[in-house]
Amino acid sequence: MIGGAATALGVAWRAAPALLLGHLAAGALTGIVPVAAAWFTKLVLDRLVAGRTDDLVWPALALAAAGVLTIVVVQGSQYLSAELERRVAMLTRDRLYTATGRMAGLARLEQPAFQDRLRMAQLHSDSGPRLILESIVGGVQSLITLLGFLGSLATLSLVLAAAALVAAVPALVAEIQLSRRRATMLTALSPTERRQFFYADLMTSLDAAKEIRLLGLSALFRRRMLTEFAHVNAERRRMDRREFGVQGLLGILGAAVAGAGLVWAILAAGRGLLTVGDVAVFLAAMAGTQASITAIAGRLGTAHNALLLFGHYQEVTSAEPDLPCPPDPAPVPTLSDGIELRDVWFRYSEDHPWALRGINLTIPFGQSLALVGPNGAGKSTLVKLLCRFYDPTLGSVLWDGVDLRDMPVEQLRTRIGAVFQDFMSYELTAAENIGLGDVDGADELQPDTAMKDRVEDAARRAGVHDMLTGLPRGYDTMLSRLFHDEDDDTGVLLSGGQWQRVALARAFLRDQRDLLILDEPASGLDAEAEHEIHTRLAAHRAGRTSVLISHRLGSVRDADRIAVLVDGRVEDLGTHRELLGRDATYARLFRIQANGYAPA
Ligand SMILES: Nc1ncnc2c1ncn2[C@@H]1O[C@H](COP(=O)(O)OP(=O)(O)OP(=O)(O)O)[C@@H](O)[C@H]1O
Repeated sequence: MIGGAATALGVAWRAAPALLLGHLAAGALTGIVPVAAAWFTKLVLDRLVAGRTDDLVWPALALAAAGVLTIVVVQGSQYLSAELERRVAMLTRDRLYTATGRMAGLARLEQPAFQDRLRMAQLHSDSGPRLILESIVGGVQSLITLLGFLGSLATLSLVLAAAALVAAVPALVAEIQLSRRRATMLTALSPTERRQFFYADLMTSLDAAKEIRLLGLSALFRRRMLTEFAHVNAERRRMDRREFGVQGLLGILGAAVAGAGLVWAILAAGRGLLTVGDVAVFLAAMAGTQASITAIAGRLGTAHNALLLFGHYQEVTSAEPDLPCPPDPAPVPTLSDGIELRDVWFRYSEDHPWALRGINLTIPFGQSLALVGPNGAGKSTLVKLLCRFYDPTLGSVLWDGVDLRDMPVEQLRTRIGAVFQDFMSYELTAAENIGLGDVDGADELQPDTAMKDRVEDAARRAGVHDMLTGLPRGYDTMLSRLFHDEDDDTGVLLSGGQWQRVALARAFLRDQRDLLILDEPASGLDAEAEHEIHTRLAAHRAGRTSVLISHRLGSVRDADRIAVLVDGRVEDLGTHRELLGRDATYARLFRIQANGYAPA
């Protein structure tokens, strides 16, 4: 808890130290002014009643100045708070997304519990520090007011000052309990809220629009979303009712103490024990004490709740790397021997079945390996291990004899070019969609001529250059209709096959890499285009180390070696000719496909 508050203060200090100090000072000043105003009011009233009209000027002026000061400080404080919030949000977001960028593997991102934590971290990365800071500043302010008014009350009646203080204890305890329950509730509701957002997104998603309309799924998903929403609402309602009951009771207790004090003060003034000014101070002090105590309890509750939720952000940003790396990793050597999978076993988690079962396979330098086999055989899993998106559960993947686990993963990835089965279509321009294939670290895409030439060359090789130059703005056309520019041009949508060529061009941009991975690179292309692309790819792969996955066996026949994966094992390995001669899975699949093209 204290660590969380220290982190939030630390972030604010890093983001804007002067603003933080200014904000704290403004809070303290705002806390003093009401107490000072009450005492100036007492002076004015007592002197008026005593007929000391000559001594009225400076207390009256001080009273007026206190009013002006309050306005100035409150306004200034609001500005400081807003600016501080903006700067803190910039820093916390930067840290959060730097931390997610550090997660080099995929396993953690696939864990539902981590997704929930990430969602909470995203939701509360801005609001967490803001609420904690507001609570600290507001708490300091209320505490100063409280101490001032308690001191004032004590000068008039020690018993009442003590009663006001004791009446505050249940409020403080209750607020902390309530905030703990609220934070626990929000965390428990996170999976439900995630499902609710999932259904809501689905109903407005462009990708899902066709199926949802054709299959008439809108009503079903709306109902499911509302069911989740109703569950969230019911939990929140239960919490609100509990808060309403507890806070109502505590309010009544506070009002009873204040009422008793009021009766005492009026009776005491009637007996001449208090002056009119004393009564004014007493009334202000009683109201101020109550208000400050309520404010402190509320702030404590808010801070406690915000700290619990901010804990998710802290956990995400301070998480250990998901792929361990030795302290002094060996640099990734330029591939010269090849890559070897040595008795690799892999499952996605302990609850999942084995996806790879004892794979022994080498990809010699400069050779092409094709992976074929039925759906779910483990082909994509194998290439994900080559990119070190996961570490093998048992066994190892060796790059020129060095275990991938002993190398800096970012360096390894710069040596690999890939087109994945589920490649990305970025809502960016055509040039950017291809240029992303070779971005140097955190640099912006280079808009220079050399890069432009490379992008066009890659597009030419992927057979998409003519199509892209024919777009309304050529390579600068947005490949999206979700964003529009100043001229209200909404961009264009490409077909599936055209997107696949753009993805290929993106991979070609980094074709000087040591290893080229092509996972179903032409599955969305028409027959002619597929043939053309595979011919280009075959030429491109010649003499390079590459791994190609394809269900079209005609396109892998040129590979130096073909591995047939079945149920996570290498069932067979050889050239096209060798495998055909063995009359096993490969030959059977090849015949089925060939028969499909044979004249009737
Ligand atoms: N991220 C994941 N989490 C859990 N299981 C997974 C994940 N990805 C794949 N699997 C499982 O691992 C097994 C192998 O899947 P993989 O995608 O490697 O098969 P594949 O041979 O590439 O199949 P396809 O030809 O259909 O692309 C399958 O049983 C699949 O359900």
